[in-house]
Amino acid sequence: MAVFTSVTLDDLSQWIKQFPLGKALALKGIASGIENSNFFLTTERGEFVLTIFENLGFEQLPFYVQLMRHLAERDVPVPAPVPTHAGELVVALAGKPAIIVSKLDGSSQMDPQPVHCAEVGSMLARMHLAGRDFPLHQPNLRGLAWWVETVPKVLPFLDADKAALLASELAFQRDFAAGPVYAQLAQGPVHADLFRNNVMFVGERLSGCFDFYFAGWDSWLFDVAVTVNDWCIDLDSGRLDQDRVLALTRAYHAARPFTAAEAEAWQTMLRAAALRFWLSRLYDFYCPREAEMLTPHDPTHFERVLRERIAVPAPGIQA
Ligand SMILES: Nc1ncnc2c1ncn2[C@@H]1O[C@H](COP(=O)(O)OP(=O)(O)OP(=O)(O)O)[C@@H](O)[C@H]1O
Ligand SMILES: N[C@@H](CCO)C(=O)O
Repeated sequence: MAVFTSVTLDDLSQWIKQFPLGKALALKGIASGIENSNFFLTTERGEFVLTIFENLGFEQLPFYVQLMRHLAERDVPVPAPVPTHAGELVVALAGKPAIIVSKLDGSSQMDPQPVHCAEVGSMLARMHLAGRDFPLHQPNLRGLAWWVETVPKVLPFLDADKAALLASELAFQRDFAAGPVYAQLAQGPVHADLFRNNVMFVGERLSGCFDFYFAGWDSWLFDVAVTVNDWCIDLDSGRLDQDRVLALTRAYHAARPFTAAEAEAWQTMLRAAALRFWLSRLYDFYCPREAEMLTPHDPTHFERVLRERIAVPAPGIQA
């Protein structure tokens, strides 16, 4: 359970007055997530989610929170941040930045079928298009620059075989990112963490997606690759399921057609997306933070995914 910062209903009684939400009636820590402290918050005005940010500073938050607001205003189903009476979206709680957002209906679909993948692909394309006029700019903080900085920190913990794979994949991705195909990829604000546990469904209808705290500017294709690497795989082997890949990428393409450069970069982007999460999981595993309770994600899962993407070409995407 990710509650790094303890907060009680009593602690909120004064604090909540700055929001137009009435009294806080109930507060319950949420038993998932590894980055932030999350709570379901019931007030006189309804159900909300309170997030206390453990690793992001006040200066970084406007990008995420304004992006959620921007997308919500354009009918992308994401949690809408609740402003205070003074119009602030981010305020201090227990000395850390905190935010209240609307609670989404539904629950995660942890056994997705092609129909769910199509919903995700379509929503992701609409999210990318809706982000085109978003005025704030922040790089993907878990992008290439972070990989370059972080790989040396985890290499000493790895056996020779894993270390060689990590180092060679980083070199491969650096080369690709410096080349002409990468330069042609469309960029914009991307979610960058659109896993099964960050999307809600009511039946087969996607009701919303959340957890924008890894969002940043990156290629749209990277976002598609991150999403496919979670939604369209067999979790035991890391292998792609062709029907789900096609459902997701065709639905995306129908809303925002892929370009020739994207079709060419596809296999490499799937590897980049696997590398990104193998590396962050290695980092969280070997360099953990203090927490009340913490369930680290398994790094070897994304090592398997990366080896699979290197060994077996994915179903292609067409421009
Ligand atoms: N707006 C929302 N509406 C409904 N439930 C939500 C909302 N935001 C978060 N949740 C619930 O809280 C849980 C944890 O949230 P979230 O995934 O954002 O946490 P995190 O610590 O940032 O996680 P992660 O490990 O994915 O980075 C989610 O799995 C979901 O059940
Ligand atoms: N989705 C990430 C966790 C951070 O949100 C992972 O599975 O490693």
